[in-house]
Amino acid sequence: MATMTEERTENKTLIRAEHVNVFYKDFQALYDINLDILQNHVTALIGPSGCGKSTFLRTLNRMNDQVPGFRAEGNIFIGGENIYAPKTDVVSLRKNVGMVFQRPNPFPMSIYDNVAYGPRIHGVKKKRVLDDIVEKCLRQAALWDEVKDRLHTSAMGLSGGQQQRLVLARVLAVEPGIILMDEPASALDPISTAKIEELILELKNNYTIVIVTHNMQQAARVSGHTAFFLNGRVVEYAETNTMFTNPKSKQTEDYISGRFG
Ligand SMILES: Nc1ncnc2c1ncn2[C@@H]1O[C@H](COP(=O)(O)OP(=O)(O)OP(=O)(O)O)[C@@H](O)[C@H]1O
Repeated sequence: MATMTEERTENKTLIRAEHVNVFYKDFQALYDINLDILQNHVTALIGPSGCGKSTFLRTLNRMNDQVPGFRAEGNIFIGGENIYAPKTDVVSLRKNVGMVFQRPNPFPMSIYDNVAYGPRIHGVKKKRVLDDIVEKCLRQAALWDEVKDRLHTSAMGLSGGQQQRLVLARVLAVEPGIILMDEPASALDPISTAKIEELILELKNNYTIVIVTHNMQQAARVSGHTAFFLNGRVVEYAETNTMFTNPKSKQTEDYISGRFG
């Protein structure tokens, strides 16, 4: 499983989806998805509502396992390990593959405790060590200066944009190699959105990021590669610049130029 300590290698595949089909009971949500996602890279998933972007994202840390009727076929390899193999430890998978959702979901506890939550679960007890983790992660999430004087107040008192950065700090605190983001800025104002985008660009030096977005400009600003999903299939997967300037498929062109979706 990939960790932050692995050497950075340009254009190395970290996540490989092979012939992935996903079903919710009788409904097939994904058809034969084959994607290689690069390490230390931002990959955007775009496409109209209901085309399967979130479903695919959630297969990458098995978030859909608990959904009644969910079934996945095919293989997803992360760092060479098949995450759907019976021996996979789902808890350690989710530690390595963190997730940020559309709506900020801080826990109803202090700012400090939100960030310390994961490390505590994984056995870190010493206050000094926790203090260091909390500061480091809040700094990485560009939130430290705004909250350093009120670490022990409720996270629920933060603005939406601050809450989303806190959630990111909470994810970073367990040292994932991969961060999945499902429309992380769509509930935020433009300034908070810009902060999240800046963070994504900084974080890609040390993390592999997969982001679902409805915002074409956002995909263009933050991602190196983009996959265009339509009706449960990947229609096109290419370098973002290439896809946005010279899409191969007419369907991609229609979508990115706003003709549908
Ligand atoms: N828990 C579920 N049970 C049954 N069907 C589901 C479930 N989750 C998603 N689906 C269906 O799977 C298809 C893909 O949904 P998904 O949420 O992955 O699409 P999406 O591209 O992320 O959409 P959006 O952009 O609106 O979030 C849709 O038809 C949706 O109705």
